[in-house]
Order: sequence, then structure tokens, then C-alpha cells
Amino acid sequence: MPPLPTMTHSSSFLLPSPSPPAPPTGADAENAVSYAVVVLNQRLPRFAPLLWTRARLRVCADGGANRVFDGMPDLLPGEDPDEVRVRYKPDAIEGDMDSVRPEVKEYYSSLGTQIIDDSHDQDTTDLNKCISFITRNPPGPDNSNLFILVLGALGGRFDHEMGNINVLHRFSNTRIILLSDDSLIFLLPKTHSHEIHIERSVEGPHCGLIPMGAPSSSSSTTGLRWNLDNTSMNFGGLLSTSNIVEEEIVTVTSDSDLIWTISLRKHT
Ligand SMILES: Nc1ncnc2c1ncn2[C@@H]1O[C@H](COP(=O)(O)OP(=O)(O)OP(=O)(O)O)[C@@H](O)[C@H]1O
Ligand SMILES: Cc1ncc(C[n+]2csc(CCO)c2C)c(N)n1
Repeated sequence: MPPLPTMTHSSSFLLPSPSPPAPPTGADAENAVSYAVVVLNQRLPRFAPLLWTRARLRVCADGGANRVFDGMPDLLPGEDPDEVRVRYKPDAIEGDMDSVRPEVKEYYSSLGTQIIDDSHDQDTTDLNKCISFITRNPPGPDNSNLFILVLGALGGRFDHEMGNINVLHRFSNTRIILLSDDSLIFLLPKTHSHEIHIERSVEGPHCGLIPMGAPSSSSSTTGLRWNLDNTSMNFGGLLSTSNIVEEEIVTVTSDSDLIWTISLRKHT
């Protein structure tokens, strides 16, 4: 069997940068990473303004628009709330529209936000609708190098959390990162070997590797305190929870898609 291609991962988008990086030119532009942000209907994480500013496309999932309207001014005290609301205007509000308040929808609509009412679809979640909207309308020339950062995806209602994790599996070819104030998670598809670059100033040390979609009969890692060595994992048997990152780079290979999760440091 030929070796698997390597996929690299980094949470550098969480690093504060004193000035925005220079726009890439030439060959760099083709490889430049671009970010889209999806805001869910949960309290905004503290780094929401930073990630919003870094993103090239900002989409609110239904009631997520209320969170931006109410929460962005709270995260930027000392600034005029009306100016903050104009500056943090979503590009689109997508969902079944049963949670966004009418006045919030009208406010953003009057500023030019696209409103997509998909209430006819009661079989997919609002997050699912947002991801499919973004993959159909990518902010760059195509979806390669697009990372979708989902804010408020964890630490809420358990059925919602499971629905959010299911979206990682449904769109396993899209780079999606679920975020809360406390942790970050993404999928490691079995089609690749993985190199996870740890940003120690913002993340770690606690981490986990979990075969959510299907059991794994062989997973191997380096860079963790408790590494796996052709180890099998399944619910009812071993899961790698409460693990600890020991090295700058963690490597993972598996015969199943795995969920990677890492804690976020409180002061970021
Ligand atoms: N408590 C929560 N925990 C985790 N995610 C949440 C929670 N509440 C909402 N979300 C996320 O925000 C999205 C929008 O939520 P909203 O409350 O507007 O609609 P909903 O009708 O509850 O959700 P859906 O229509 O997707 O079932 C949901 O699709 C889900 O991804
Ligand atoms: C088997 C099954 N279980 C639950 C739902 C309900 N549901 C799932 S996603 C969604 C849309 C929410 O915006 C709703 C209502 C369903 N349709 N089918």
C-alpha cells in the first residue's frame, strides 16, 4: 500500500497578531488559507471578534444572528454598540428562521445581509445548512484551503452537540473546526496521516482522540503522554480521553475517522 498523504493542522488562527499578515502574492496567493466563520445560537466565545475579523465570509445560523447583535457589543466594551453592530455585520443568515428575532433579521437585512430561509427543510440542522451554503458559495476561487470555524458548537444541549459533531462526518472533505471557550475539535479523516502542530500558548495540554463514527481496529500516535500503537478503540472499550500533549507536533494515523479534541487555555 502506498503511504497515506499527510494533512497538517494548526490552530494559529487563535493567535493574536499585532498587525494583519501581508496579503499573499503570486504562488503564495494560490496556497493562502482563507477562513469562514459560522456563529451558532450559543454565547459567543471570547475570541469571536478576532476570528470574525480574520474571516472572509461570516454566516450566522438562525439564532446565531441574535448572539452577534447582542454579544459583540458586550465583548467590545467601551465602543459604541451601534458602531460595533454595523462593523460586525453577517454576510448571510441561514437556517429555518425559528430563532432569529424579527427586528434582528430586519436590522441586518437593511444593511445588506443575505437572508436564506430554508424552513422547508426540517431534516438537516441549521449548522448543516450553513456549511452547505458556504461550500456552494466559497469566499475564494474554490474550496481548497478553506477552513470553516464554527463558534459556540460545544458545551450546550447534548443533541445539538451531537448534531454539530455529525456535521464533521457529513462534510468529511471540508476543513471544519468546532469551537467553544473551552475546547476545539475537528475530524481526522482516515484517508490521511495527520500532523497536528500544537500552539502551546493557546491550546493544550488536555486532548482526546475518539472514534465517533465507527470503531477503529488500529490507531497509532506520537507526541502524546499515552500513545496508541496499532491500538483498537471503540465505545465500550478504549477511548483516548484525558490524554496529554507532550510534543510540539502530534502525529496520528488510523483505519477510522477520528475526532481530535484539545483544551483551550483560559487566558486567550
Ligand atoms: N445549546 C446548544 N448547543 C450546541 N449547539 C447549539 C445549541 N443551540 C443551538 N446550537 C447550534 O446553533 C444552530 C442554530 O440554533 P437555533 O437555536 O437557531 O435553531 P434550532 O431550531 O434550535 O436548531 P436546529 O434548527 O438546527 O435544530 C443549531 O443548528 C446548532 O448547530
Ligand atoms: C428522524 C428525525 N429526527 C429528528 C428530526 C427533527 N429535525 C432534525 S433537523 C431539524 C431541523 C431543525 O432546523 C429537525 C426539526 C427529523 N427531521 N428526523
